[in-house]
Amino acid sequence: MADPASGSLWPYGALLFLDLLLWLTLWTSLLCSQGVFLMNLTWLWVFRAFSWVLLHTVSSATLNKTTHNLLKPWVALVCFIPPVYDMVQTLLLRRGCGFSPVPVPLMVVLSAVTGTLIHLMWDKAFPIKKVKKEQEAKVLLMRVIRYSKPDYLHLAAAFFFLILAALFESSIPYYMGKIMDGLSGEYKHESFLWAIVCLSLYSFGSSMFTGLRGGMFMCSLSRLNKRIRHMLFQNLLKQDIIFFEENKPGSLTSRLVSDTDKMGRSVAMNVNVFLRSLVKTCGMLVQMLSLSWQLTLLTFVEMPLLAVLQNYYNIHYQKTSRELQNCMAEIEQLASSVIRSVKTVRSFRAEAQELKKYKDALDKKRQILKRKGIFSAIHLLLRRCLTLGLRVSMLLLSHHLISSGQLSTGSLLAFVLYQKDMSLNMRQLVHVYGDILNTVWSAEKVFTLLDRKPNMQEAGDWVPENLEGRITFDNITLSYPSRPESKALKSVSIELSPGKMTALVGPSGGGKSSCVSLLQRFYEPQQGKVLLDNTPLHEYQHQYLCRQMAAVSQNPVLFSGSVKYNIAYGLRDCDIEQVKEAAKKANAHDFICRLDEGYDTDVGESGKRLSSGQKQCIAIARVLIRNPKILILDEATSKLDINTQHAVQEVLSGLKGQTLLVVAHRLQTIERADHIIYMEGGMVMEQGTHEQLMAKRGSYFHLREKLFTEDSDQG
Ligand SMILES: Nc1ncnc2c1ncn2[C@@H]1O[C@H](COP(=O)(O)OP(=O)(O)OP(=O)(O)O)[C@@H](O)[C@H]1O
Repeated sequence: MADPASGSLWPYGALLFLDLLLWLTLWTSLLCSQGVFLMNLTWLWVFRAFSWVLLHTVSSATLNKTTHNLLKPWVALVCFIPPVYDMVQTLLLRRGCGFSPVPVPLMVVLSAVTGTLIHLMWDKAFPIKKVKKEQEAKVLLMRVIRYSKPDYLHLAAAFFFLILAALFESSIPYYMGKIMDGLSGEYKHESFLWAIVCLSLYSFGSSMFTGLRGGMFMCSLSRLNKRIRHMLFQNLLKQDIIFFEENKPGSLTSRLVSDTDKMGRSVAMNVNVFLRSLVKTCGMLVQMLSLSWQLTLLTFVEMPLLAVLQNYYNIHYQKTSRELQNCMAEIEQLASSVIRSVKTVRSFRAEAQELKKYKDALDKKRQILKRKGIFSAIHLLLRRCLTLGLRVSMLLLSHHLISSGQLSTGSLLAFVLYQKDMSLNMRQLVHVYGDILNTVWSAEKVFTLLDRKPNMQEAGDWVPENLEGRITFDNITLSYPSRPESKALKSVSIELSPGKMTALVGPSGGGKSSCVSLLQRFYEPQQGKVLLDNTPLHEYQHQYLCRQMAAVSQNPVLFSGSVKYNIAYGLRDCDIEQVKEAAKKANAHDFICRLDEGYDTDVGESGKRLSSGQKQCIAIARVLIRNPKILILDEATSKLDINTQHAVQEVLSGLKGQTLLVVAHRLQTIERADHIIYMEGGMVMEQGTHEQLMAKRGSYFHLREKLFTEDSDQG
């Protein structure tokens, strides 16, 4: 079967023909039963549901998947307009008509025409090209809706109020028409009063339900936002360090704040407006049809024509806007580059040349603006002419209907009010549908982040009772993901003995910090293993490892809060005495006492109110209070004066049973280390005690000599 997307309409025709056969069968059986069997609303629903299943099955069996998907909403429209129409008529006007007890042929044709027109208009507003993108957006939207599952009660209440509000609202013009009739025709006090009472009640009900609907939607929106942000932040915290290196903090926080917000809005706000407009449109359509089907048909001729016109205009508008943006960027860039390099321009006497370039760019912009203006004027003119033409036809038709007694003046007023609202609603429907699909793309960004699994091997659950603290780097090779071609560590094999102080030294870029990063499991080596007491690091439970191993870096991060809070960071039961003891060991107690509020002094954001050395002391106290089995100091005392460094080193080297790894540039601070490893170019060049390495007169000796000469020169 041909594809409507390619312009052929015959799948529509074939399915309509099949539907007509179904109606004919119904008419025949009603005729044959001679009034014994008559339809009511329930039977009409059953009949149309059966028709829908049949048409749907035939469509899916005979048409290709794209065409079938394209026709699905149309089939549903054609099948369900009749029972919906009759149901709303019964609810609003307390009388069923059109399709039951005996379906009127004209109504059947009209429902098929209306369904097809709505579908075609929809198709025009959202061309086939977008279908694939739309499908993906719909999948995303469904996922957002699934995340709203815990708010189903709130949402159900919101939808209930929404339907009530929309139905009440769509009844208001009807009663305004009734009031008008009461005023213009023969005055009937009772019916006039009744119309006023109904109008007031419907207005009051509509305002009340609108408020309730809005409140419920806002409530479910804030609950969804909270849930998504919590899940997202939880997953963010699980990610590996490479992820944070690849993604800028700004883009991650924007995901967390604005994208989650937009995503929530796509459901709560837009779906709210979309459904409200949809329900109102259906309600008003029924009212309009009951007032005058002829005028309704004329109204619906206008809409697809306007949609086609708008579509052409939008395509051109977007193209011109893009051109204009590029041109403006060019003008801006031209001016700023000349202003920035005005000395060069002047020295080459190029002012006239630059002025001409600027003038040409301005001319180009003027041309684009002129084109845009003309196009917009033509569009406006055509739109106005079209609307005017149809308005005139409508007035002529109204005159005919009123003079032939088929329509009252009040009904005409009600119809005009409906019509005005209807076009606004239709525009809103199209706009909001587009907006839902646009905002739902922010959900894609959020979901990508939510679904991301860290690239690191998952931590195991090994929690040994006793930990000796022996660390072995077994033939480690490491390349950073951002620079896979260069090796930061090349077949490194070293051992850190428990209860001993090991120092890593060597020139910049030698690979010292890379060893520390591997110990902290920030990265995974491509080759080899890091073992703790002969068990690979990743087999240990994450929390256990964090308790047993602590590190202080060159630029430690402090959090906004008191000194005490920062030292006891992450510990639950920790009293001030323990905090003070750790601060004393880290040589921080004296300066903390000199602060305005002592241990309660706020260190400011990222510890900005403290000097770099003070921050290092607090960071050292923060790890000492934990009494970890393995302590890593990566240039952790580099910002301290030499006396403080020695004092801290004294304390650290006195720690019993602790594996201590020190990374240092200043070789004086590590002379007392039990074992010194000299690294260069990602390889271990030498290792031994200070005396052994000095006696060897190799790289360590030369580096020490060099640094010593530099220090004396500076002195
Ligand atoms: N995050 C990273 N991404 C890519 N390459 C990195 C990264 N960190 C370090 N490197 C590279 O790995 C090599 C070893 O760096 P590392 O920081 O381990 O050296 P280092 O001996 O600690 O140097 P320094 O004494 O200057 O701190 C260097 O060539 C460096 O450029």
